Amino acid sequence: MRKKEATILIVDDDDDILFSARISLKKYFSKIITENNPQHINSHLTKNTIDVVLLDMNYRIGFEDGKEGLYWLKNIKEISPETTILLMTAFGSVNLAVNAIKKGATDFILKPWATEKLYTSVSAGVELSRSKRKNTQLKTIQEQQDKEFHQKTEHIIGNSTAMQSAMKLVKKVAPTDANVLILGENGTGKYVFAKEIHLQSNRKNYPFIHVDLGSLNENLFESELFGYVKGAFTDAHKDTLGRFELAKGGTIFLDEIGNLPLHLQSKLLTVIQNRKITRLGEGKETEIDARIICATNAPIHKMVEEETFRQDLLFRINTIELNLPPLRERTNDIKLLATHFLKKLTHKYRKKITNFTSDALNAMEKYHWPGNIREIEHIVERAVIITDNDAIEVADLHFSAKKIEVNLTNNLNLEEIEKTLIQQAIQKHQGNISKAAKDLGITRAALYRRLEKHQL
Ligand SMILES: Nc1ncnc2c1ncn2[C@@H]1O[C@H](COP(=O)(O)OP(=O)(O)OP(=O)(O)O)[C@@H](O)[C@H]1O
Repeated sequence: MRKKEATILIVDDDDDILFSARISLKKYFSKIITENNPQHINSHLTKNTIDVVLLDMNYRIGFEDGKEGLYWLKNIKEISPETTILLMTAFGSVNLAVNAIKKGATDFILKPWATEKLYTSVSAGVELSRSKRKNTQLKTIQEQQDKEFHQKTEHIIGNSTAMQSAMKLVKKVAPTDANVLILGENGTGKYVFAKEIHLQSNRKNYPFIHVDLGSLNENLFESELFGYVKGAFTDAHKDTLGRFELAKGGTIFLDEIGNLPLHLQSKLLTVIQNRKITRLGEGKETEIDARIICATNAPIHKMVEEETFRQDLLFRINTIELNLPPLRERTNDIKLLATHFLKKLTHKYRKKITNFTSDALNAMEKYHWPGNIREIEHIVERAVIITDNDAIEVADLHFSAKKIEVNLTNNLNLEEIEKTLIQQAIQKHQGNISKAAKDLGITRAALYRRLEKHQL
């Protein structure tokens, strides 16, 4: 029989009892710790993830009312609420058992025990502590993501035709389980829309789990997405659920999918096709019950043509495609968004700013917003903080990127046009020389030569 990966702590002042419990349990569980001094319990709890504590009720001769046991029971519950506590005593009484269970013990074992009964109780205790841990892990992640979401937005703002049709599409797709791919530049609201689809779906009472695929390297990819069992690798100190399992019943949002290297794309494809995952270090497969929403700011269709993104994976994830246009293509929304953020941020910073001047609004409508909605929020935030006026003026708006336009009617100087185009390409790709060179249709070396020539 394979030993169960679990840590059991046995606390009793009688060394014979400790010895006999260790012998009974060590063939079933991977780690048994015995302790004859209850004062050392806390140190064991902080050094190990203990699944079950077998706790004696009485420690000092002449004190056999179980009070010490109850004291330590309370102490363990406080330090490690997910640990299952099984009380043992040779002086078992129904009253004491009831009292201990009321205070959080799971079961009561009378000494001397039958090995089988001991094994059954400890084994059930291990399962119980695992499921408690799983719930705590899930709750923590969910609370953190909900907090992030509330910090991010209250609701979706936008009157433009593009936003209205995006919202209509969300309404239609949300109740289905169809996979959705959200495309859009940085800061266009891909996360906000993914969450909105979840909130309008029948899965809304279950978790919404966000995964930034762009930040996962090869090793983390499997452990984060599929989870692992204790001992699967050096740092695997306890069983940990992967994001797919955490999203059970709900939605998993795979962000930045365009950044996934080809070999990891294949792994993801297998999982999406089979709808099963295998935790690292575990033999058996687990079914996935999560709706999949993906997003990227990468030109995914072009990447398929260039064979840097698998076409079969794209077909799996883009049953429905939602395109979020950049802010510069829906200028109608600029004023609305700016006013929305102004209201939110004046409240946050307790300032009395009522509006934007018409020049400030015009400047915002003319600006090309490379960072989209996130940028508008940052610019308004900065303006709210620095201004001393009642209305935000152009001077308070700190636009980070200047739009460079090639004006062919006024300027037919080839050198100047080349310089401007290079500046534009570099700006578009936020300083990424390889991407800028590719866009301009020249090699990196050729671009560097031109940068030198134009002293850029
Ligand atoms: N329609 C909207 N109404 C109000 N706020 C929005 C809207 N869309 C986005 N935002 C806000 O803009 C910011 C950026 O949105 P979000 O994180 O969803 O963008 P993204 O496309 O996922 O960005 P990235 O690609 O950089 O991850 C957030 O603070 C979000 O709350």
